Amino acid sequence: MEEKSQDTLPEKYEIVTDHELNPPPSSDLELRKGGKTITGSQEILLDQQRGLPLLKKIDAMSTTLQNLKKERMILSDVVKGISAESLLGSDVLSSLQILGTEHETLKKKYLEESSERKRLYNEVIELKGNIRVFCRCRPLNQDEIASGSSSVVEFDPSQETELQIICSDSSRKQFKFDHIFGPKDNQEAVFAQTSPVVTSVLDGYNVCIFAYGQTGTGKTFTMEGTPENRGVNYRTLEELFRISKERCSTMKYELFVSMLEVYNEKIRDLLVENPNQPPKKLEVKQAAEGTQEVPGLVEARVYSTDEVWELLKTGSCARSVGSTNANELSSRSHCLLRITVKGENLINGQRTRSHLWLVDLAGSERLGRIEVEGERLKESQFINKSLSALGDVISALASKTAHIPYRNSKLTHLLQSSLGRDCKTLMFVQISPSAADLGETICSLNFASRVRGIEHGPARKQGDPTELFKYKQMAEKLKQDEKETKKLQDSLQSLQLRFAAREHLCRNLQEKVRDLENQLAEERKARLQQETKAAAPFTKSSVLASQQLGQKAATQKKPPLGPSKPRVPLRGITNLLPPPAPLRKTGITTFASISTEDRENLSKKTTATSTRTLMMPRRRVSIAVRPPETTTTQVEKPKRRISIATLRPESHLNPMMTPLNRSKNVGDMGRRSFAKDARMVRRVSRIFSPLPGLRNAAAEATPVVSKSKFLGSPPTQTSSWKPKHPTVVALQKRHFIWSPLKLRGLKNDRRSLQPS
Ligand SMILES: Nc1ncnc2c1ncn2[C@@H]1O[C@H](COP(=O)(O)OP(=O)(O)OP(=O)(O)O)[C@@H](O)[C@H]1O
Repeated sequence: MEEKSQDTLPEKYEIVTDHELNPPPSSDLELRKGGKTITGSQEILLDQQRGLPLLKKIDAMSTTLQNLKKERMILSDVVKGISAESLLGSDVLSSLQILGTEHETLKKKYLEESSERKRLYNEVIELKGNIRVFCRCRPLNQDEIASGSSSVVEFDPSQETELQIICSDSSRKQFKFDHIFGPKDNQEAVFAQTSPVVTSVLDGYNVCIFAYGQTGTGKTFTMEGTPENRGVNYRTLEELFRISKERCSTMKYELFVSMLEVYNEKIRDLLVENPNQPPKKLEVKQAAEGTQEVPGLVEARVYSTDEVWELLKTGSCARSVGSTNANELSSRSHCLLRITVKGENLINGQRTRSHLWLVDLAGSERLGRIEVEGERLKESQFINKSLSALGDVISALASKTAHIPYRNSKLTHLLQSSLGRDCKTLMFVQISPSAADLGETICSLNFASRVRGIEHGPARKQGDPTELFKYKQMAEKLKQDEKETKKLQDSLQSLQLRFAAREHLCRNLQEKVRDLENQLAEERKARLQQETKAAAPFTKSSVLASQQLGQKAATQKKPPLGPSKPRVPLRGITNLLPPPAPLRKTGITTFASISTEDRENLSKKTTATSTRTLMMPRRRVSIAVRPPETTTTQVEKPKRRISIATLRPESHLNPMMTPLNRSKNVGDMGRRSFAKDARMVRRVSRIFSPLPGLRNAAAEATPVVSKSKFLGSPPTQTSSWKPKHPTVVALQKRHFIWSPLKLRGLKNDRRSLQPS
C-alpha cells in the first residue's frame, strides 16, 4: 500500500506545481531547490528519519490531505469543463448523429419485418387449416398391462399424421390427422405443436383448444398435466408471458384468467374466493358488441407463471369429480379455462381483445359402457347431451349451414365466439390403446375425422369489442347521414328540374305572347289599311270623310303594340278565359230597308255619335252596307272576326241564326235601328258558327269572309262551284256586306260606308 502511494503521489504534485494554483509548503520548496521533487509520504519518511515528534508528522499529513482535497476539487472542475464536443470533436458527433438516424430507420424496418413475419406466420397456420385435429394415444396403464390387454393402435414413425386401428376382425382402419402423438410423446412435444395456435391469441385471434375422448384417455393429463408434467394450460400461459415480454417494446399485453365448469348444464365459477358460500347463478349473455359473456364470472389478472400455477391448482381442486369404474377420479363436468388477452400496439395504438379457451371435456363414453346409476347416471346424461350438441355444432359448421345450433347447450353457447368460422380451433382426440376400448376409440376417431373435415374460412382478428361497438355505432350514424343527404340531394335535384321546366315553359309562353302581340299589331295595321282602301271608291264626301277619318285614325287609333315588356314569370298556367266583356248593344242595320231620308238621318246620327262611339272601348257595331258588286270583290279579305248582315225576311228560319243573334235581334227590336224590321236582319256571326259543312259552304260562298286565325284559311273562290245547301244558295243570291268589327277608326264616319 505504501509503495503504491509513493508511485502515484509524485504525479499529482507535478500537476499542482505546473498549474501554479496551490503553491506547495515551504518545506517542499526547499526540497525542490535541491533539484528533486519530494512527495508528502517521502517527507514523512524524512521526518521519521530526522526523528521528528509524532505531532509534527500528523500536522504535515493533514496539510497534505488538505492539499489533496483542493487538488481533487480543481481536477473535478477541469473535468466538468471538458464538453462532449471538445472531447470527441465535431466529426465524431456528426457521425454519432448519423448512426442514431440509421438506428431509428433499422428499428422501423425491423418492426415492419416483424409484422410481415406475423402475417406470413398466420397465413401458414391458415393454410394448415384454422381447425386442426391432433390425436394423442396414452400408454397402456398398469391395469391393462396386468390384464394382458394388447394395443390396437399402430403408429408408423415415418408418418406423423397417420395411424391404424386393428379392428376385432383383424382389419385395419386408417385415420389421418394433423399430428399424431404416440404413448412415448411427452408434454413438451405436444406443446411444441400446439404453441403456434396458442400464440395467435396474442395477435388478436379467438382460439379454442379442447380435449375430447372417453374417460381415462388422458384429457386432463394433456390439458392440466401434473406438477412434474405440466400440461397445455400452464405451458400456454408460460408461453404467453414469454412472448409478451419479448414484444414489450412494441406491444402491451394484459392477461386475465377465468375458470369455470359446466356441470349438469349449470355454469360454476371455479375461481370464487370462498367455495363454501352458495354458488352464483351464472348465465351466458350476449353483450352489445355481439360477444358471449358470463356476467359475474371472476376474471383474475395474472402477471407471472407462478401465480398462474396456483390459480390453476385452485380451480382444478374445485372441479366436480367422481369415481367411475373407468376412472378413479373421473371428470364429471366440462372444465373451461378462459384466457383473455388485451393487447395494445404501442406504435399505432391499435387495441385487441381476444379469448383463448382451453377446454377439458368430460368423458365421451356411451352410457352402457360404464356402469353408473343415480347421480352419476344423471351427470352422464348431461355430459352426453352437451357433447352431442358440440357434435351438432361441428356438423353444422362442416356442412356450412346458415344456422349453427350454439344455444343447444351451455358448453357450445359459451364457446360460440371462439368455435366457428372466424376462429382458430384445435382439437385433441384422446384415445386408449387398449383392445377393451376399441369401440369407443373408433367412435372418438370418427368424430375427430368429422371435425377435421370442417373447412373454416380465414380467421378474423378480434378488435376490442367496446371500440368495435363504438365504431359500429359511428358507421351506422354515418350511413344514416349519408341516406339523409342523398334524399335531400334527390329532392333538390327534382326541384331544380321542375324549376328548369317551369322556366322553360315561361320562356316559351312569353315568346308566344310576344309573337301574338306582334301579329295582332300587324293585323291591326293591315286592317286599317284595308278599311281605308275599302272606303275609297265611295262618294267624294266619303273620300273626304275617309281623309278625315284617316287623320283621326292616325291621331286616335290605338298604336300597335310595341315589343312586349318584360313580364313577371308566370306562376301558373290557367285555362281560364279572361272575364267576358259585358254584352253591348249591337246595332244591325240594313240599307235595303232604309229610306233616303232615313239614310241622311242615319248619317247625321252616325256623325253625331261617332265621337262618343269611338271613345267607347271595343264597342262592337255591325253595319250593313250594300256595296256595288265590284267593290265587294275588290275588298281585301279582313283577318278579323266579321259580322255579315243579309236581307232575309224569314230570318227566324235561318239555320245560321244563332241563339245569341236571335236574342240580340229580339232585344234590338225595341231599340233604335237602321232596319225597319229587325227580324229581317240576319246576322251571320262567326262566334257561333254553323255546322262545319255549312260553315265551309258559307265561307266559300262569301268572298268577304276572310281568313281568321281562329278558323283557318278561307277557301279560294271558284266560279265552277255550285252550292247545294239552301242557306248557302240564299247567301249567295243575296248581297253580302262586309262589316268589320271593332272598326273604331271608321266608326266616326259611318256615312262613308253608305252605298252611293
Ligand atoms: N400420455 C400419458 N402418459 C402418461 N400417463 C397418462 C397419459 N395420459 C393419461 N395418463 C394417465 O391416465 C390417467 C387418466 O388420465 P386422465 O384423468 O387425464 O383421463 P381423462 O380423460 O381426463 O379422464 P376423465 O374423463 O375421467 O377425466 C391418469 O392417471 C393419467 O396420469
